[in-house]
Amino acid sequence: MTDKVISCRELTKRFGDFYAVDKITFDVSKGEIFGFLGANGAGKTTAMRILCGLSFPTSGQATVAGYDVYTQQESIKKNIGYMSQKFSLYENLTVEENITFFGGVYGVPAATIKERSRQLISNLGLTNEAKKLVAGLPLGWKQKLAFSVAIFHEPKIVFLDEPTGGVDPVTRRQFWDMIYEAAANGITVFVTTHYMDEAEYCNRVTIMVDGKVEALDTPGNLKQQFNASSMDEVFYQLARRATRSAD
Ligand SMILES: Nc1ncnc2c1ncn2[C@@H]1O[C@H](COP(=O)(O)OP(=O)(O)OP(=O)(O)O)[C@@H](O)[C@H]1O
Repeated sequence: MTDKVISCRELTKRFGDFYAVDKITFDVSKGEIFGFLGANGAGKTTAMRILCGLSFPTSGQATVAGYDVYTQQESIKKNIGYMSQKFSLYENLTVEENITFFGGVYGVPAATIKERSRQLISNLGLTNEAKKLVAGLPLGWKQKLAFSVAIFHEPKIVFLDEPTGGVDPVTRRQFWDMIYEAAANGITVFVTTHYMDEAEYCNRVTIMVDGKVEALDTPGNLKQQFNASSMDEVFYQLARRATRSAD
């Protein structure tokens, strides 16, 4: 039996009479790379916030790392990592200071931070930049560092909200090598993206339309199901049915 690390049943979030997330149901297995796609306003961020223990659902059930999203939000937060395009690192701290700060926030002991921080900086090829402000790093390097920081405390799951926005396909591919490595080490990856090359890299992909899960399968099966040659085509076929967009 597979080890389910995220489990949702009819999970719903309503704002007034508007269903931002409408009865979504799925499971994610340990070490899986699970892509979460949808047009702007489809409900991805709202669902992700619930799964990260940052917001309560209106109805339905979900557990993350075995903890309940209604009653065990603090335990969820301790067992996950999170990286978003909008907020990830402090630009006015150095590379080293960011690692030390976030390691501390996530409860990693100081001695471990010191040891692993040196190793990480060397693995990332940032030894010469260790004492430089993050603000001066190219975007692709900031993203790699932000991802490394998000998994520094070895969480069970890492949530990535459009982690590679604004960089070219080659830099995205390098970022995905890091995702594969984390998944191979047993970390489950839950990722939202607007890039269809990235959708192809996921083990399974969910496509949300107007708050609902409209498709969920491997990229290969989805292409077959929709008689499409690329995930771009699959996405287009589904997303054009959407009636709402972001405000
Ligand atoms: N606090 C809120 N109050 C009212 N409506 C909200 C609230 N938060 C989100 N929404 C609405 O819920 C819908 C889903 O938003 P959400 O941000 O989850 O979509 P998304 O799929 O993440 O889109 P994007 O790709 O643009 O980030 C949107 O129509 C949004 O306006």
